[in-house]
Amino acid sequence: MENARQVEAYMDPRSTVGGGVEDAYGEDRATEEQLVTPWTFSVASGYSLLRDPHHNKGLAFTEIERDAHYLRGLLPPVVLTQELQEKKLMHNLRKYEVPLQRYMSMMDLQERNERLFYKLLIDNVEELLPVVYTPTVGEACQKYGSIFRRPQGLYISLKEKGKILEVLKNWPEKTIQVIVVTDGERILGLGDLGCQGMGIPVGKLALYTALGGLRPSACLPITIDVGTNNEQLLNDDFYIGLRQKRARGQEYEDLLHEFMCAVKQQYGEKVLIQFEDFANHNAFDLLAKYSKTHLVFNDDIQGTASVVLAGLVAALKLVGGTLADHTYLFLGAGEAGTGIAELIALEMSRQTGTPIENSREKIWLVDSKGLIVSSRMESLQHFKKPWAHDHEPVNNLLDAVKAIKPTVLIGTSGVGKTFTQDVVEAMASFNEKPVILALSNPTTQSECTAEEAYTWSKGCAIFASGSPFDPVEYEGKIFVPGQANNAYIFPGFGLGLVISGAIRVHDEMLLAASEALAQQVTQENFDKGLIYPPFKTIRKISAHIAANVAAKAYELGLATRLPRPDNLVKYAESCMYTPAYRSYR
Ligand SMILES: NC(=O)C1=CN([C@@H]2O[C@H](COP(=O)(O)OP(=O)(O)OC[C@H]3O[C@@H](n4cnc5c(N)ncnc54)[C@H](OP(=O)(O)O)[C@@H]3O)[C@@H](O)[C@H]2O)C=CC1
Ligand SMILES: CC(=O)C(=O)O
Ligand SMILES: [Mg+2]
Repeated sequence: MENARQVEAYMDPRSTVGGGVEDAYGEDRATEEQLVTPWTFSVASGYSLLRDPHHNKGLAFTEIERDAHYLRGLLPPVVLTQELQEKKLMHNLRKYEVPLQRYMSMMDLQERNERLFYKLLIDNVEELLPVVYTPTVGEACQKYGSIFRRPQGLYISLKEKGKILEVLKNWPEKTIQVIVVTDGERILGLGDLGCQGMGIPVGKLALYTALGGLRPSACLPITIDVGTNNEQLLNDDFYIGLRQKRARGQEYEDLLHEFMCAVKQQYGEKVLIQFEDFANHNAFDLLAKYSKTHLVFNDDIQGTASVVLAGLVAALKLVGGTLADHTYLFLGAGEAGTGIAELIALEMSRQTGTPIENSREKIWLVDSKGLIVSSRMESLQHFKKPWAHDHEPVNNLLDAVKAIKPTVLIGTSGVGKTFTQDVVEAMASFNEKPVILALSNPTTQSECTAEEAYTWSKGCAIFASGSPFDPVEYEGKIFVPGQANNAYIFPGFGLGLVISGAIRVHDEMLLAASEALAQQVTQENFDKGLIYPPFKTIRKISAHIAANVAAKAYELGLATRLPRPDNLVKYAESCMYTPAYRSYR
C-alpha cells in the first residue's frame, strides 16, 4: 500500500508510458525516479562477450569457444572465417553510395568487433582510408552531433576543470602509449567544429593502429571542449559540446596545463601526446611550451613537414637538382605552411652547410594579406616573421607566382580552388615540370583538383594532394596523383618513439622519418610520376620510419628502452599489432 502510494507520487503526470514497479515482467523493480546501480560482470562471456568489441568475433567463434564461453544459442549455427566476414562486410560497404554511410558503418564495426574493423582497414587501406579519414571524416565531424551513437574517446570540457585526473581514470585502459588531442578549433580546412572535432582524434588513432601497428588499447582519443565560436553549431539542437563561446587566455591555458600535468601523472613520461587541429594561435605556443617537459608532437606542423619534405626529396629524382636549387612558394602561412618551410630550410642547411637564414631566402609564403615581405614585419605573427624577405608588396597569388617564379608551389591555405587556371599555367610557363602540391583537406578545400593540375599544366605537373584524387586521363595518358598527407608519417613516427621509449621529440627525428619515407619510393613509382609510395605498403613503410626514428632517438640519447635492438626494422615489425583473431581457452 505504502509502495503504491510512493509509485503514484513518483509518476510523471505527463508521461504516457508506464513501467517501473508495475512492470509485468518484474524486470525493473525501481521506479524511474529511484536510484539504481549500473552493475555488470567484469569478465566477458556469453551475451556480454558478443557485445565486447575487443573480444567479439561474431560468427567466427569456433564450436569449442561457443561451448566454453556460454555462446550456444546466442549465435546461428554457421561458423565463418575472419576472411569470409571481411568479404561480406566489404561487399556490404561497397553497396553504400553515400560516403557518410560507409563511415558510420565502419564506426559501427569498430564498436562491435575491433579486430575485424582493423583487418578490413589494413587489408583494404587504399579503399577505406578515404572513409575513416579525409575526406569523409570531415563531413562526419560537421554532422557528428546528428550521427553520434556512442562516445569513442574522452571529452574534457571546462566543466571538468580541477577534475581532469579523475576523468582520465574513468578511461577503462590503463596502459596508454599515444594520445591524440584536439580542441576542435581548426578541423581540417573546415574551421571551428568545437567538440565535434572528436572524429579527428578517433580517425587518427585508427590509423595509428592500422598503419603503424600501435595496439588499439594503447590509444586514447581526447577532445578538449572550451566552447566554440561556430554560430551554426551553437544554434544546432544536436550539438554535443558546451554551448558557449571559446574560452581564451588564462582560462584556456589553465585547462590545458591541468590536462598536460594530469596526463603525465596518469600515464608517465613516455606517453606521446599528439596535438591535432588546434588553431595556430594556440598550436605553436603549446608545442613550444610542452616540448620541454613532455613527449609532444604537433602533426599539422611537424608531421606535415616531414611528409612534404619526403615528397620533395623524391620529386628531385623527377625534376632534377638539389633542394637548394629550387624556389618554393606557399599559399598559406600557418601551421602546415611554416612548419614545412622550416623543415625544408633545415634540411637545405644540413645539405649545404649554410646558415638556416640563407636557406630561408629560397622559400616564400603568401597569407590572406599577400606575399610575406619585410615591410609587413611589425604586424606579422611570430611564426611568419622568419619568412619576411625583402620584396615589394604583392597582394595576390598569381602576381606572387609571376614575381617569385617558384619551381615548387605548395597549398596550405585551407581554401579550395585557389590554384586557378592562371596560376597553374603560369607555373607551367617557366617550369618544365612544375611541382604542385595542393595539401588542404578535405577534398572541397583542395587548392585544385588532380584533373585541373594535369590539364592546365598540359600534363607537365608533378602533383600530389592532401586528400586523394582518382587517376586522370589526359591526352591518352594516365596520370596517378600521390597523396601528400601526414598519415604517411605519424603512425610510423609514433611507433618509433614508443619502441625506443623516447622521452622527447627532436627535429632530427622528423628528418629521419622523412628520409625513411623518401627511400621507400621505388623506380616503378617514379615511372608513374609518383613521389610517394602507394598506401598499400604502408605497414612496411611505417616499420622503416619507426626504425629510423628510433635509431635517431638512441643516437641523441633520448631513448630509454635499453639495450637498443640490433635490427630496428625487424624489431619494429615484431611490435606491430595484427588484427587476426586470437583463440580463447
Ligand atoms: N595534407 C596534410 O597532411 C595536411 C594538410 N593540412 C591542411 O592545410 C590547411 C591549413 O592548415 P593549417 O596550416 O593548420 O591552418 P592555419 O590556419 O594555421 O593556416 C592557414 C593559412 O592560410 C592562409 N589563408 C587563409 N585563406 C587564405 C587565402 N584566401 N589566400 C591566402 N592565404 C590564405 C592564412 O592566412 P592568415 O594567416 O593571413 O589568416 C594562414 O596563413 C588545412 O586545410 C589542413 O587541412 C594541414 C595539415 C596536414
Ligand atoms: C591531415 C591533417 O592533419 C589535416 O588536414 O589537418
Ligand atoms: Mg590535422
